[in-house]
Amino acid sequence: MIEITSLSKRYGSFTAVRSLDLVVPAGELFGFLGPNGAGKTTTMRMIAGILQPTAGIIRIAGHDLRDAPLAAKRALGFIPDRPFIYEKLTGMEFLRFSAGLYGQEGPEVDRRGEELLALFDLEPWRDELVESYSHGMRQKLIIASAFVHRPKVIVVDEPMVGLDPKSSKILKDLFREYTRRGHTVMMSTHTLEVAEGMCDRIGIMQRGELVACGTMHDLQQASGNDDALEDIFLRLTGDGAARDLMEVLDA
Ligand SMILES: Nc1ncnc2c1ncn2[C@@H]1O[C@H](COP(=O)(O)OP(=O)(O)OP(=O)(O)O)[C@@H](O)[C@H]1O
Repeated sequence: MIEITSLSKRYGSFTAVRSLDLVVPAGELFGFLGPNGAGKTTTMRMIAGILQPTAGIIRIAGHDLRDAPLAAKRALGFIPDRPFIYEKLTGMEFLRFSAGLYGQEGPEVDRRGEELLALFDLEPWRDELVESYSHGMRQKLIIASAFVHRPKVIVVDEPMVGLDPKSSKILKDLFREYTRRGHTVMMSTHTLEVAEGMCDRIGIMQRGELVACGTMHDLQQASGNDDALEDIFLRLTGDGAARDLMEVLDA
């Protein structure tokens, strides 16, 4: 479970996230949407504990990130949009390293590492240096590394980018199975079909605020008709771009 209360982030005089309240319960796959610059990554980096909030409270699996940062971070797997990865480790070494950051090591970690590498078809590459991996293979290794310490909560920024269709299907199934077991996934995406097809609830950020939040059915009811998510999203976040473009072209 993720509990966010009155969370704000200012960069100088600019407010990137404004007094955000949000609860993502155990067992839920939550889709976090919003146009470029809406504040999604800023929010997720604060949840992951790598960016200090200006104000507000974040609890992960019941642990307050400020008062009990180690317990909160231990409960969390974070998959950033631009991950750092050690080039000079092999795939398996990177997974062992990631588990080690959470104080885990030994045969159990190796067994889970092997399972995760197999799941993403990386087994033949387990002993190859990461520097020889393709973009998609790195992405898959990063995803595997977020699961290796068995977190209760996964926060993932744009997970599908760069994955081939088979790998994105595996990832979708993994998230579904993971939430079915009572864990929590918060996932940002620009792919509205992914959000509509996969997520239990969807939140839409706009200029640092949550302008809509609920099931697809809730969002449709709030919008007053059976619109697709794309129509709801564009209405909430401003759909004047095409009109503006026509004006530019006419000019
Ligand atoms: N370090 C920083 N210093 C100043 N402003 C920042 C910083 N990081 C982000 N911002 C600003 O905060 C706002 C929110 O950015 P953020 O990266 O959270 O958006 P996002 O919703 O993840 O966007 P995208 O979909 O493009 O990834 C943007 O206006 C961005 O320019």
